[in-house]
Amino acid sequence: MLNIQNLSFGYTRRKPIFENLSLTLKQGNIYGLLGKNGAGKSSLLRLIGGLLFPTEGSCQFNGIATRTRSVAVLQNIYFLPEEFHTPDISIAEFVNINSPFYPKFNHEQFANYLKEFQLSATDKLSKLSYGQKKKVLIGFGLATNVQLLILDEPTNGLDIPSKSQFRKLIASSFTDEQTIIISTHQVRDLDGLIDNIIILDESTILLNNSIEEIGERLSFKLLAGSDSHHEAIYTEQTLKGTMAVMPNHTQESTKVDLELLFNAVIHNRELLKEIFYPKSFNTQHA
Ligand SMILES: Nc1ncnc2c1ncn2[C@@H]1O[C@H](COP(=O)(O)OP(=O)(O)OP(=O)(O)O)[C@@H](O)[C@H]1O
Repeated sequence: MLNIQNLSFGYTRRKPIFENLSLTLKQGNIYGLLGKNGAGKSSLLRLIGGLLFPTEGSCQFNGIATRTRSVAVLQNIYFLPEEFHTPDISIAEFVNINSPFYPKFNHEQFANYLKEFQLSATDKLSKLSYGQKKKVLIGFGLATNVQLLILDEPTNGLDIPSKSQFRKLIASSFTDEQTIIISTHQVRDLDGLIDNIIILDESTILLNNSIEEIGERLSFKLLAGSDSHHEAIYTEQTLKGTMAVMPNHTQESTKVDLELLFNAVIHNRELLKEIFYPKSFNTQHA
């Protein structure tokens, strides 16, 4: 559904952020986009949403370049930016003005989200807290029923109960016709929600794999005193002991720890590439 091919982009000519980046997002998946500060996550999401234009290459949604900002594209994409401005109007007025742009907008669904978030349609947006405004925009986004939801740091600013509410709402409203891409630093907020991980570092996609594939190739465990560390791709000392990411030679099933995975990929790029993309590694290094 979304196809990025050989995309290059930079805010200035002298400092490119992406060069020749390629990425495909498939329908029916929820992607978690991870990367360090300044890695380019928000820029990539803005390119996907047609808010920034590639200097080279293309970003196509259902075969149409998002930079064209055509109706067919815009009515099927909802973008929640990390920073946003809300006008000085009520939630009901906001919905009346913006919902006509989305043909599949469901008013009843939105009313249920408001109830869930304990907000009222008569509330003025300007009088809400940052977290409450964000809840309105998340609820609005889900009620649009668009094919592609782009959420930039959606749980940032939400309190603890709202983070689990967020996961619950996404899980219950998500359909197989949709794709969601969520960028975050709060990986624990996405636990159990995302089914694919994209790791972006130094303008490159280091990993784009399903949680299932990651679990098949890597195991995540607390090492016992007698366990050898020599095979570990990455280790981290915790209060419980040494947590390790190891190659999964024995097809054992362990829970993918997103924070450990991220650190392992960043610290051991070449080895991870060899584990996940052995063919391209061998060709590149032949
Ligand atoms: N409007 C802009 N003009 C010029 N440079 C920018 C602009 N926005 C971002 N950048 C630069 O582009 C790079 C990528 O920024 P971006 O915001 O996409 O990263 P990010 O991964 O979302 O970071 P964070 O996790 O801190 O939000 C950074 O080096 C940043 O300084």
